[in-house]
Parts: sequence; C-alpha cells; structure tokens
Amino acid sequence: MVQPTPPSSDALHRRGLMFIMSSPSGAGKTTISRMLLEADPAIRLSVSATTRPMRPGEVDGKDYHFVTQGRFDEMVENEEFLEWAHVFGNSYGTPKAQVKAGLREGQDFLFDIDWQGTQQLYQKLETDVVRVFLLPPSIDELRRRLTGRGTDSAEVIAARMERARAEISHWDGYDYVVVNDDIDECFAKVREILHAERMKRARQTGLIGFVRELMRP
Ligand SMILES: Nc1ncnc2c1ncn2[C@@H]1O[C@H](COP(=O)(O)OP(=O)(O)OP(=O)(O)O)[C@@H](O)[C@H]1O
Ligand SMILES: Nc1nc2c(ncn2[C@@H]2O[C@H](COP(=O)(O)O)[C@@H](O)[C@H]2O)c(=O)[nH]1
Repeated sequence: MVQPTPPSSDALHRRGLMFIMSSPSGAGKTTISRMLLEADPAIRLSVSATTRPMRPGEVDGKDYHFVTQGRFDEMVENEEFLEWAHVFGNSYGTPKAQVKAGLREGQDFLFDIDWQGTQQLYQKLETDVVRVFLLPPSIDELRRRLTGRGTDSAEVIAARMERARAEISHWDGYDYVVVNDDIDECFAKVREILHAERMKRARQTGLIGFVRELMRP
C-alpha cells in the first residue's frame, strides 16, 4: 500500500499571513520588527509609503518609500494602497502590489502600522490578519525611549507623547497584547505568536489532501 507523504514545508502548503504590530510611538515595534526580520527569513517587511522626512539611518525603499504629498495623493487616487492613514501629521500607506501576490504564494508579511491601518486591513482580509499590540512598561519609560532614540525634535516627541494614551485605548482591537519591558522576553513572545499562528489548522490548507489520505479506509 502506498503511504501518504507528509508535506515537507508548511510554507508551500498555506497562504501567507499578515502579521501586524502596533503600539504607541516609541514602545518598540520597529526594534522588535527588525529582530524578527533578522531571525526569520520567511517573513518580509511590508514597506510603507510615507510623507514624513527620513530619519538619520533610514534607507529609502528599505524602511519606507519616502514620497511627496503629491505622489502620496496620486497613489490614493489610483487605489494603490491596501490601507492608508494620517498619523502625527504625515501620511502613511501600505502599497497593494507587493503584498497581494506574495500572500497567494505563501509569503508572510510583517506590518508596522497604526490602529487605523490595522482596522482597514482586518476589514478587508480578516482571515489573513494577526494583530499584535505592544505596550510600554510605563508612560515614563515610553518618554525615555522616545527621547533616548534621538531621532525626533522635542516638539515631535511632545506630540507623540500627547497621542500615546489615545493610541493605547485601541489595545482591545488586537488579538495579542505584549508588554515590551525586557526586549528579549518581548521578542521571544512575539516569535511564539508567529509560530503558533502559522500552525493554525485554517491556514494549513495544503494539509487537506494529506489528512484525506490518512483517513482513507
Ligand atoms: N525593551 C526595551 N527596552 C529599552 N529600550 C527599548 C526597548 N525596546 C525598544 N527600545 C528603544 O526604544 C526606542 C524606541 O523604539 P522603536 O523605534 O522600536 O519604537 P516604535 O514603537 O517603532 O516607535 P515609532 O512608532 O515612533 O516608530 C529605541 O531607541 C529602542 O532602541
Ligand atoms: N496606517 C499606517 N500606519 C503606519 C504605516 N507605516 C507606519 N505607520 C505608523 O505610523 C506611526 C509613526 O511611524 P514613524 O515611523 O514615523 O515613527 C507608527 O505608529 C507606525 O506604526 C502605514 O503604512 N499605515
């Protein structure tokens, strides 16, 4: 009797997922995202377009696609975004092209986006979406992190701190909430979430044939 062969790689047998990380500004989602991208070559960053000025150390096309407001508006007009929002006085959006085709091919994507974008993606692609919200251990520590990052002016930091409580109020729109106190612990938890979500039965559509074979009398 021919034995059914177990699928060798889950990436070949499921649709990609959209792993979203949000938090108040400065809580650490960019840091955790970078760690995840380095540790896990199977997930790719969805590179957003933004009208905000580039920070020192950022690379156009890698961290963001830095565009003018005119170009951004044109992209909105041409329906080139999966979602977009105004955040802290700038425009940010997720270009459709890279993500849609990738998901079909089983590519997982990481999104560093705010709660408005998360809601839009969830409304459009609910079953593909995993929503993770990071909290800072305290408001004082959040301020320390924003200041210590050294990338923003005092005005920008004040504006982001001003919005922090409002951002945190959206925590209940997420599937998972993790406090980013110790960075390594937080990263380990985020990785566990990603691993478990990849294993969900509903995502492993490629297993159906294998299970049918196993159950054949
Ligand atoms: N667990 C942690 N302990 C101490 N410092 C941290 C921790 N996590 C991140 N940081 C530091 O806090 C600062 C802000 O982190 P990061 O830029 O990742 O935040 P963010 O949530 O992506 O902010 P934004 O939304 O503004 O992009 C960085 O200098 C980072 O090195
Ligand atoms: N809705 C979206 N929000 C986004 C996107 N890209 C980033 N962001 C969020 O904006 C703030 C500020 O980011 P920063 O890099 O200027 O500090 C932060 O909350 C990001 O998560 C996007 O494409 N759509």
